[in-house]
Amino acid sequence: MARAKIALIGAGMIGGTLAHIAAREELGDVVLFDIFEGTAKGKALDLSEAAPVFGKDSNLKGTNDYADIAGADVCIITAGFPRKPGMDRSELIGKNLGVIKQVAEGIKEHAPKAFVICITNPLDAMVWALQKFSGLQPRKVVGMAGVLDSARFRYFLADEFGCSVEDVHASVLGGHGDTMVPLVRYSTVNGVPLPDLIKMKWTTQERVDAIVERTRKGGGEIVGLLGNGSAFYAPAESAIEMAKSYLRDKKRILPCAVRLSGQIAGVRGLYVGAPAMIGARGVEKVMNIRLKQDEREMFMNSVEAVEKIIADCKEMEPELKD
Ligand SMILES: NC(=O)c1ccc[n+]([C@@H]2O[C@H](COP(=O)([O-])OP(=O)(O)OC[C@H]3O[C@@H](n4cnc5c(N)ncnc54)[C@H](O)[C@@H]3O)[C@@H](O)[C@H]2O)c1
Ligand SMILES: O=C(O)C[C@H](O)C(=O)O
Repeated sequence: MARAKIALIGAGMIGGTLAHIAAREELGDVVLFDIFEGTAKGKALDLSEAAPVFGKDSNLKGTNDYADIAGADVCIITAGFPRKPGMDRSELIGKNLGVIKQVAEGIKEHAPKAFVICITNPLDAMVWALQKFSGLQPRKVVGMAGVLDSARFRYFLADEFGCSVEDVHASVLGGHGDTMVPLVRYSTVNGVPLPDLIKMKWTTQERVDAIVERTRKGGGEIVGLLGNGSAFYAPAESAIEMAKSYLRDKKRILPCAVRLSGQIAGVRGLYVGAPAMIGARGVEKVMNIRLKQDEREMFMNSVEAVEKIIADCKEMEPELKD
C-alpha cells in the first residue's frame, strides 16, 4: 500500500516540528511548503539526513509550489505569523487572514480530498475562514487547539497531584482564547472527577481555580517566556494526534475546533472547540454534551469572543459575508 502523504503548509517552528515527528513516526511522506523556499527545502533536507540515524523511511520534500501537495491525505496549516508578548491572538487577523485565503486556494486546487487541520491563529476564526474560502466539506476541515489546551490542563493537574500525566483526562471547550472553558466537572484522575478530588482533599477549589486560569492563559505564558515566537512542541504533538486518528481511522474523541450544527448550547455555523470523533470520514460525530447554567454562560461568552473576530474578518474580506 502506498504511504500516506502529509502536506505541511508553513515550515516554521511548528511546521518543522511536525515534519520531525511525522518522519520519526513514519506516518507517511512529507511535503513541507513555505513561501520561503529555502526554509522548506533546508528543513526537508536536514530531516532526510537525520532519517538514517533514527532509522525510519519517509520521503521529505521542501517546496514553494502548491502543485507539490497534490493528492495529500492530510494538510496541516501553520502558515502565518505568531503573536508577540503583550498581543492578543485576535490582533493577528490583519496578517493571517490573507495567508489563509492563499492556503485555502492552494488546497482547493491541489488537495481537495485532504483532511485539513488548521493551527494558524486566531484559530477558530482562521479555520472558519479556511473552510469558507476553500468550500471543502466542514467535516474535513478542523482546527487544532483543544488537544493543546487540554494537554496543558492535564499537565498542570498532574503536577498538582504528583501523579502520571497518563492518568489525568480533561476537556476544554470553546474558542482558543482567554475565554476558553476548561471543564472541571468532566476532568478526571483515574475516572474520578475533580469536584470529588476536592472533597477527598487531594486539592482545594482555590487551587483548581488557579489551574483553570493558568490553562486559559497557557499560550500567553509561553509567548512571554520565549519573547520571540509561541509554543511549538505541544502544538505539533497535538496536531499529529489528530492526523493519526484520521489516517488510522482510530475514532479518537478529541477536543477540536469543529463547525457546530447545534450540538452544544444550540450553536450553529460557527467553528469552536468541542469533543469530536475523528475517523476516516473526518469529523464523524460531535459530542452533544449538556452544560450546566454556569458552564453554558462561560461557553456562550467564548462563542461571542469568536463571533467578534469573525465579524472583523468579514469586514476585511467581503467574500466571507454570507
Ligand atoms: N492553534 C494553536 O493552538 C496554536 C498553537 C501555537 C501556534 N499557533 C499559531 O500557529 C502559527 C504558526 O506558528 P509558528 O510558531 O510555526 O510560526 P513561524 O513564524 O515559526 O512559522 C510560520 C511560517 O509560515 C510561513 N508563511 C508566512 N506566510 C505564508 C504564506 N502565505 N504561505 C505559506 N507560508 C507562509 C512563514 O514563512 C513561516 O515559516 C501562528 O499563527 C501561531 O499563532 C497556534
Ligand atoms: O498563544 C499563542 O499565541 C500560541 C498558541 O495559540 C498557544 O496557545 O500556544
